[in-house]
Amino acid sequence: MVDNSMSAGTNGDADDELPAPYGTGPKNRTTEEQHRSDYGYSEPERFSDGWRERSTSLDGLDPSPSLPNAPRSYERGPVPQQPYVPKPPFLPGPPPAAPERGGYPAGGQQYGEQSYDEQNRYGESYGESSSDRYDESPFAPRTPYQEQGPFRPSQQPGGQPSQQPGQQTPPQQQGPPTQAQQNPFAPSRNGMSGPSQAPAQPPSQAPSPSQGPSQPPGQPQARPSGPGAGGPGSGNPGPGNHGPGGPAQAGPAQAGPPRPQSSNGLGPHSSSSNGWNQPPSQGPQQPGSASSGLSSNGPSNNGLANNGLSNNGLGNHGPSNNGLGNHGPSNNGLGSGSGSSQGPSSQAGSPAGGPPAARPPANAPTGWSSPAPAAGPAPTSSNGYPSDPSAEYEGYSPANNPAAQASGSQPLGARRRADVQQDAPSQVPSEPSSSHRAARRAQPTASTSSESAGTASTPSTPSTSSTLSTPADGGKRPRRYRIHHLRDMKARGEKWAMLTAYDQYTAEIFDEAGIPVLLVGDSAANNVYGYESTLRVRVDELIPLARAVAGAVEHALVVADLPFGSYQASPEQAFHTAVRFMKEAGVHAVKLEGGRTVVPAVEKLTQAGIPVMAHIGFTPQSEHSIGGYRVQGRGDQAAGLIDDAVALAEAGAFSVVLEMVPGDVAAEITKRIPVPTIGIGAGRDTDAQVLVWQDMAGLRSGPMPRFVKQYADLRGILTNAATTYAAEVASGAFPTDDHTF
Ligand SMILES: Nc1nc(=O)c2c([nH]1)NC[C@@H]1CN(c3ccc(C(=O)N[C@@H](CCC(=O)O)C(=O)O)cc3)CN21
Ligand SMILES: CC(C)C(=O)C(=O)O
Ligand SMILES: [Mg+2]
Repeated sequence: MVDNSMSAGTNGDADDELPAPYGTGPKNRTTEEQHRSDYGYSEPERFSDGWRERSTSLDGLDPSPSLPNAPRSYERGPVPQQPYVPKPPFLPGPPPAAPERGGYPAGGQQYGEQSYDEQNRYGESYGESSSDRYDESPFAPRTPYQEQGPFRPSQQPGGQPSQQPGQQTPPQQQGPPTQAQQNPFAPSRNGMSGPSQAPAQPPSQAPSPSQGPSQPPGQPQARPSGPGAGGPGSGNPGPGNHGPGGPAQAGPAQAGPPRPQSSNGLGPHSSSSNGWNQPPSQGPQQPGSASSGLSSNGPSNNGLANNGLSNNGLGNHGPSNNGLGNHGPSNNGLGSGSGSSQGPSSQAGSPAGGPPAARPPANAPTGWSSPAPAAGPAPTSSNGYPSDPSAEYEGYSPANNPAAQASGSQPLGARRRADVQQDAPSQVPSEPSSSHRAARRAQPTASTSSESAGTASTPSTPSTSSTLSTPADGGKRPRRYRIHHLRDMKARGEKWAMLTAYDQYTAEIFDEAGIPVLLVGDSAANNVYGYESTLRVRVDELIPLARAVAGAVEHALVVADLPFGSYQASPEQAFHTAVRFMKEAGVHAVKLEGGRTVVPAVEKLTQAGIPVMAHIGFTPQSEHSIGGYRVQGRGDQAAGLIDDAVALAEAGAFSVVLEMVPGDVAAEITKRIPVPTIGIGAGRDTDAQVLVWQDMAGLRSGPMPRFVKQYADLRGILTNAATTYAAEVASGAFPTDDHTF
């Protein structure tokens, strides 16, 4: 009953919900008790024993990464370390409760800041610890060190610069006006993608079996890790892994080995992927290439017209990808190659594939380097929430805060729609699921891609997949995924996939593809802003992204990561930050890292009606205290990790992310807690899987963590598109009369 989260017990079908009300209200949100009962740890006994025999008792150190010295056993007791004093629900923190008033402004402090002292301010002082270990920072700017973090840009040639963070959206140019008619971007395009079908395949399949194997030797093979990673990974195992993976990867996935549930796509997970990029360099070579066809191209290929869209990449990519030329379906990425393709693709990894030339190396993918600090420093306060406690922890806040503005005025979603409408030609054909959305998309996107594509006709990229493909959920998705749907899926043994999303279009695409949960991760730090570490991203930088994602989806449950320093100080600080994400961005839930130490915060949020996704195992925000990017929960740490998971579930977390946790430990946790476990490098037995989308789709270059599987080669596609476009402009092949008014 009450607990809306669990929503009325129904099964969640799409329509099981009531119209949504008027507002808000924490409608009887969950109460702790309920949670507990709901979660029904029916089998109490289970908890007792430790991981494989061991009992929960403490013996030693605390496995919890986030809690280095905490006592290892949870025993349901309050968490040590934080001075959290249980208080009546909804009351502000220990401190004087200020008037809550809707706004937090004044109250800023109220939320407990006080509680933290200066010392704590910056959250747990993870000490200096590793300061030095750069090597371990995957995102670090690639310096001379060879090592590249997994996420570092690879040096390889291939990498084109391609997208910088902001880029995605860029293209607006298209003449807005004109298009209208034909509406270039109109749905069709989307749909256009003729390739559609191909795409349809959700990732998983795509890869043809072959591939795996196929990978040519030289190829990058999966994970680059070895090498690159090295740096970071260093400690890690890195290397090893892949090996197999490489190959396996793709191919494998589908191929023969039935990985368990394909559904997640992950299935195969490990293996393969990784490596892809790495070798980008090779990319060029297109082994498999065939597919692509691109090659051909020269300018000619432009073919744009065709757009091929198709390509997703993987497989072909190389030139081919460009797709254009081929367009057709052929490539569709994955599929295309399907079989064969992959092989190539992988390598392809390298972007370019095709036109080598193009790829200038550069690449550093994204701005890894130092991103502008700025990134918009939105001043914290600005958000209108002056006193925002989180501000203190986040450091500066410069002045202007764009974000604030944005957020401020318009209601979520409103802005975008309005814009769209304006620009958007009325005619956008409707799409099945979201017409208005289609309209929106048509426009902008279109332009974007279209351009490259050249012809009006098809803009490839965009919608491709979406439209065509069958949603991962087979079309049965609920109108809106709620946390109870996730629990129901766990109960039914249905695995699901989560992806990160940081912008409108990807959010739309993933939503249409049937991804039930989208995470606006703090990984935006290295995947959007170009920081070398997730520690750098601020609340004011993440909120605008979260707003874009939340406003773009119709079905997905949108979760936002609470950035480092924005919740560790106290439950009140966590509450304040979470509320900002919900009010200013419209997300449906928040995620925070940590084990038992954050139990008080989880309880606080849950009691306030804010769904919380927990995250344990390797927690990037604790990178320095953990000592690098490494697997957590091995050996003696397993028991503590299990205790963390149990404690978090009991505190009300609606799901728990398990990052880089041994597969058997993740399987155990999955059995022990009633809420869904979402793995990333945690094996195939978790209830769900999550990947950073740029890793999954091959947008970024550089070594990848072992747990990544690449399902497309967007980097190669964009590289080819940009290269071809530039070549045509240079040669005069574009624009033609068709593009002239
Ligand atoms: N693009 C991207 N993908 C991610 O998965 C990701 C981000 N960014 N940013 C935030 C965190 C950081 N994550 C990371 C970063 C590096 C490794 C890594 O270096 N893994 C190595 C070593 C593993 C080990 O020590 O066993 C690997 O080979 O997997 C893993 C996860 C996961 N998250
Ligand atoms: C990797 C996922 C779980 C995450 O936390 C992020 O993307 O920030
Ligand atoms: Mg994160």
